[in-house]
Amino acid sequence: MSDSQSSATAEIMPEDNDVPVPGLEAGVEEEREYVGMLYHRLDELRAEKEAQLAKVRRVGSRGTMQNASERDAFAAMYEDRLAQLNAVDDRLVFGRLDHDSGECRYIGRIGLTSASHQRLMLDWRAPEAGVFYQATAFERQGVRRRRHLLLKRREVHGVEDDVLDASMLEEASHNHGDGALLAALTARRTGQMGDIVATIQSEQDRIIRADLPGVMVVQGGPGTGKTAVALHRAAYLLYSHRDRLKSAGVLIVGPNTTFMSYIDRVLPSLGETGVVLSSLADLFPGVHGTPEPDSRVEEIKGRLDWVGIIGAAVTHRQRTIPDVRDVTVDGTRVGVTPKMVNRALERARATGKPYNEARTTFVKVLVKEIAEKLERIIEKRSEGNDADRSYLVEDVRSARDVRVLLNLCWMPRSPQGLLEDLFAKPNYLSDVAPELSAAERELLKRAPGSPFTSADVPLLDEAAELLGTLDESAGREAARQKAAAARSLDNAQRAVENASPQLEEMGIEGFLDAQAVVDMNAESGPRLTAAERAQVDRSWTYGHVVVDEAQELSAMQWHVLMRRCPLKSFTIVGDIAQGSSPSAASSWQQAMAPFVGERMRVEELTVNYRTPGTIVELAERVAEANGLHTTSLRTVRDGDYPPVIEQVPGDQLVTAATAAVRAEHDRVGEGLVAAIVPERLLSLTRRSLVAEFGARVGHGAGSLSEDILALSAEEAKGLEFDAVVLVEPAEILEETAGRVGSLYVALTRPTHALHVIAVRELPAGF
Ligand SMILES: Nc1ncnc2c1ncn2[C@@H]1O[C@H](COP(=O)(O)OP(=O)(O)OP(=O)(O)O)[C@@H](O)[C@H]1O
Repeated sequence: MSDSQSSATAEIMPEDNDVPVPGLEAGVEEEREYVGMLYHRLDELRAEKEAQLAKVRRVGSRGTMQNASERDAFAAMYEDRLAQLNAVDDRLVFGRLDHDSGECRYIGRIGLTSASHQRLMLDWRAPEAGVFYQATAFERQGVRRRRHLLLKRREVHGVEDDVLDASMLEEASHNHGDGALLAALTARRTGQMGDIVATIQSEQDRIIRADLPGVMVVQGGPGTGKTAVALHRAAYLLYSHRDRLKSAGVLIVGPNTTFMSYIDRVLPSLGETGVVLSSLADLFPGVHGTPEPDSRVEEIKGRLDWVGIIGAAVTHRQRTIPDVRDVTVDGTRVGVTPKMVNRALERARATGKPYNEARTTFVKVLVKEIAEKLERIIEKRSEGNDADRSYLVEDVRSARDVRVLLNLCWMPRSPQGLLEDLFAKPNYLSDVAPELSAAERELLKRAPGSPFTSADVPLLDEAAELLGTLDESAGREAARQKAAAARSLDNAQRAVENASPQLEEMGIEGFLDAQAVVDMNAESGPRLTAAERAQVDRSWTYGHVVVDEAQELSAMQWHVLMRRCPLKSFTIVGDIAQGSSPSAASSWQQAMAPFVGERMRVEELTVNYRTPGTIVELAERVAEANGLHTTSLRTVRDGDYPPVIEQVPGDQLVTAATAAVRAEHDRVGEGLVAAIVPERLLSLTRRSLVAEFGARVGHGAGSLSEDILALSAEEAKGLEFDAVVLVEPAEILEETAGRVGSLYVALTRPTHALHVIAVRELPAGF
C-alpha cells in the first residue's frame, strides 16, 4: 500500500454507499474538464494521423524508388502511431501530481502535448513521472499531493488523494485508505490480465525502472505482481531504450500458451505492440512441443549434459572409410582412399562452420580430388589426347556412387531427423550418451514419428545450432541476403537522416529507424516488424529477454535462452517455492550460476496483492507442514469469505465439487470460478460442470473467456480466479510426488474465495 499520511476518496459510483464529500465532488468535476480536454487532444491527433496516412496512401508508389520507400516508411510510421493512440483510449490518464512549486502534472499511458507544444500529460515511463509511484509522506520528493483519477473508459468516476504535505492535511476531509488500489484488487476477473499502471507500488516501481544491462532476478511469493512487474518493465525498457530495443526487440517467455494468452493484452494497453511473446514449447519455429508425459523423461531432457550429447550425435554421422572404395563415374572406376576422405574431413572441420554448412566444403574437396584422380586415369587411357575435362567435376558430383559415398561419410541432417533417430535407435543413443544409464536410455526410447514435446524444444534448438542450414544453396542465399541487407541499411540511414527534420516537427522523432526503412524496401512479402521477423527466426538475438515462472526452467532451457540474448540482459521473475517441474530450481544461485556466475542481482517482492489474508495463511501453513519453506507474505486485505473446507463421502466427490462451483459462483457474483482438480478427475469434472452450467464452461485452460473452468494445478500456474474450488488436495500432492509446489500454487489462485472438497484425509496443515 502506498505510504501516505492521509488518503481521501470520492467515488461517484452507483454502488458507493458513502455520502459524497462536497469538496471532493468538486475535484471530480474539475478533473472531468481536464480529462475531457485530454481526450479531445487524443481525438485530434488521431484524426491528424488518419489524414496523413490517407494522403500518403493516395500518392501510392509513384516517383523514384527513394521517394516510394520514404513514403512507405511514413505510412508504416503513421499506422504504428495510430495503433498506439487507439490502444491507450481506455483510461488514458490516471494520475496527477501537485508539486511544492505549484506546478501540476498529469500522468497517463502516453505523453501528450498541445498543438502549441505545451505539455498536457506525461508518459508514466518518463523520468519525471517516477515520483508518482515513489513519493511518500517521509520522502515527498517535492510532491504535495498525489491524486489518482478513477476512470471508467473515458469518464472520470472518482478521485483519490494521497496528501503528502502535512500542512495540507486539514484540507483533506475524508480518509478512505488506498481506494484506487483496493478497487483494482477486488474488481471481478475477466480471464485476461489487466495492466496496473495506475497503481504500481513503490517496491514494484523500483524494479520496473531498474537499468537495462545485466541479469535481474525478481523473487516473489504468489500474487506479489511478478508477472505484472515483468510486463511493465518490458514496456518501460522499450520506452527508455527505444533506440537499442526497437530493432533487436524484446522476448517474453512464459510457461504455456494459456498463460501467454492470459497476459497478451497488457503490453498493447500500455501502448507497446512490438514484443515477441512465446511459451517455452514454441521457442523452436515450426514446432509446437506437446507436454512431456513422463516427468522422469522431462528431468533427463532438462540436463545440461545434452550439450555434449547433441554435439556427439552431430559428429557421429561424420566418418571415414576403412579401405579403398571404388566409385564409378561415367563407366570409369575410381578408387577413393581413406586418406582422400580424411583430408576432406579435416579441411571441412577446419572451417569451424556448423555441420551442414561445413559439409559443403567436405563435398567440394572430396569431389575435386576424385575428379583429379579420374582425370589422371582418363589421361593415361587417352595417351596425352587433351580433350575438354571441365565437365569432370560435375560428372563426379552427380555420379550415384559418389553421392552414396558422400552421404555415408557426411550425412546432411535436420534437427528433427537427428532427434527422432536418437530416440528411435538405441545404438545411436548409447554411442553418443555414455553419461546416461541404460535405464535412462530405455525411458527415452520412442517410436519414429512421435510428436516433439516441450522438453525436446531445447534439444532441437541445440541441434539446429550445431547443424546449421540444411540446404546448401540456402546457406549461400543467406550470405547474399546478409550482404545486400548491410548495403541497404547504409542507404536507409541516409534516407532517415533526410526525413528526420520532418519527423521532429511532428514531435515523433525516434519512431522511425533505418532498419524499418530497409524492411519497407524489401522486394518481396509483406512488411514485417522486428517482432514478426524475430518470431520466425530461431537465430534472432534480442535486446532483452523477460522470463516468467522462471523457477521451472531446466538447465537446457536456460542454455538456449542465453543464446537468444548474448548481451545477457534479462529480467527473470519467479518463485522458488512454487516450483513443480522435475527440473525446478532450489535456489536462483543454483539455477543461474552455470550461465552467469555471480553476475546477477536478486530483488524481492513481499506483498501479495491477489489473495486475501485468510487464504494466504492457510496456503503458507500447508506449504510449511509439507516441508516447503515460504517467506511469509504481507497481504493487502483479509477478504470477505473465510476458506470453506468440506469432507464428503467417497462417491460424491465430483457432485460435491459441482455444487461447490455453483455455491461459489452465487457467492462472488460476476466473475471467474475455477475447479482445480487432480488430472485423473479432469474430464469427469468437466462433464459434470457442462451438465450443470452448459456452454458457460470453458474447455480447458485455453478458454479463460468462459466464467467456469476445470483445470489441473499445473494449468492454473500464473492464472487467477475470483473463486477456486480445490478438489482432493491429497491427490494433487501425490501427482507431483509429494512436492507441495503445485498445491501451493492452487491454493493461492483465488482473489476472493476458496472452497476445498475432499474425500480423503486432508494433507497436513489444512
Ligand atoms: N500495484 C498493483 N496494483 C493493482 N493490482 C496489482 C498490483 N500488483 C499486482 N496486482 C495484481 O495482483 C495480481 C497478481 O499479480 P501477478 O499475477 O503479477 O502476480 P505474480 O507474482 O506473478 O503471481 P503468481 O506467482 O502467483 O502467479 C494481479 O491481478 C495483478 O494485476
